[in-house]
Amino acid sequence: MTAKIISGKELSTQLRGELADEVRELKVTPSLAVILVGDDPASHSYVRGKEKACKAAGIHSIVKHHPSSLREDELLAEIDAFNEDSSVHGILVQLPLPEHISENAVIERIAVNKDVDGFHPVNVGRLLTGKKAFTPCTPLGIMKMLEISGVEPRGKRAVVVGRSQLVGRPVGQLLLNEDATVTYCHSKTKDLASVTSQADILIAAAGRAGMIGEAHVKEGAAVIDVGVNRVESTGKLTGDVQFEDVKEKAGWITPVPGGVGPMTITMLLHNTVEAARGTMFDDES
Ligand SMILES: Nc1nc2c(c(=O)[nH]1)N[C@@H](CN(C=O)c1ccc(C(=O)N[C@@H](CCC(=O)O)C(=O)O)cc1)CN2
Repeated sequence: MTAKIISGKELSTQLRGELADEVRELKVTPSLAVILVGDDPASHSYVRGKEKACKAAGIHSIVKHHPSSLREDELLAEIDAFNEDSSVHGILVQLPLPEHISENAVIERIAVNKDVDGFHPVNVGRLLTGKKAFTPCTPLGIMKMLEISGVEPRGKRAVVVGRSQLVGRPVGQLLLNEDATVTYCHSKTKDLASVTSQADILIAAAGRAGMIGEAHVKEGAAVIDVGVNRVESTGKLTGDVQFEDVKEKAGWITPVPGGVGPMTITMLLHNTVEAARGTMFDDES
């Protein structure tokens, strides 16, 4: 079997076009504040990508760039100001942050209704309890890719490799919310291949280049590669999945680059439009 390739790049072009149409229909111009601390080249590139995508969709973006010497209290004060500013609908602090700043303190400071990253504990808790919530962008993008490909999670066995707050845990929760039977694997999992090879849906989100080979994959499975690993010698980007081998066995597969990555930014636009609508928590119960 040769897998169908799920292109996040192509899907993003379509979805971003649809989002731009939605933005034109809104009474307000959605506005996103992005805070970037430090000089990590990858973070700079992602923030540039977010700015560009916002502009193309008709979303206003404000980017605040600070040196890595920024103090935590200064960052929290800036978040407070954006929380108070009613013209700003979404707030995002690019991760990772320098070590002297507590990511938890920063995430918890963002107003729940402006938390377009979906990292605030209230949004995490709402997701856990099956309520409407801002949902982290990469997991949301993964679910969209499965949906568009006709891969229905209900009753399927899903295995998530990786347990990060950004991707592994929330994507497992979303799959569970869609009635999949979910197993998490991580660095302490024994005989990884014996678990992953049972998966109808396999999410590789461990951040280890090429760790998922053909032996880890069930024939016909949907394999979603979240890995963004830079090969030092070539500077090229590679995923957690050995694409060329696995694509001969899987039913569906996402490439790196051009797979999950672009969907992360697309779902940020989606969440920002939701924030501008201001209706996320209307069904409060
Ligand atoms: N506050 C946040 N910080 C981080 C998040 C996040 O969702 N919110 N996710 C990642 C980084 N990220 C977005 O911020 C991101 C990662 C990758 C891509 C992407 O499009 N990748 C391309 C390749 C780009 C390249 O060549 O480097 C691809 O996979 O095709 C977009 C956004 C951590 N931080």
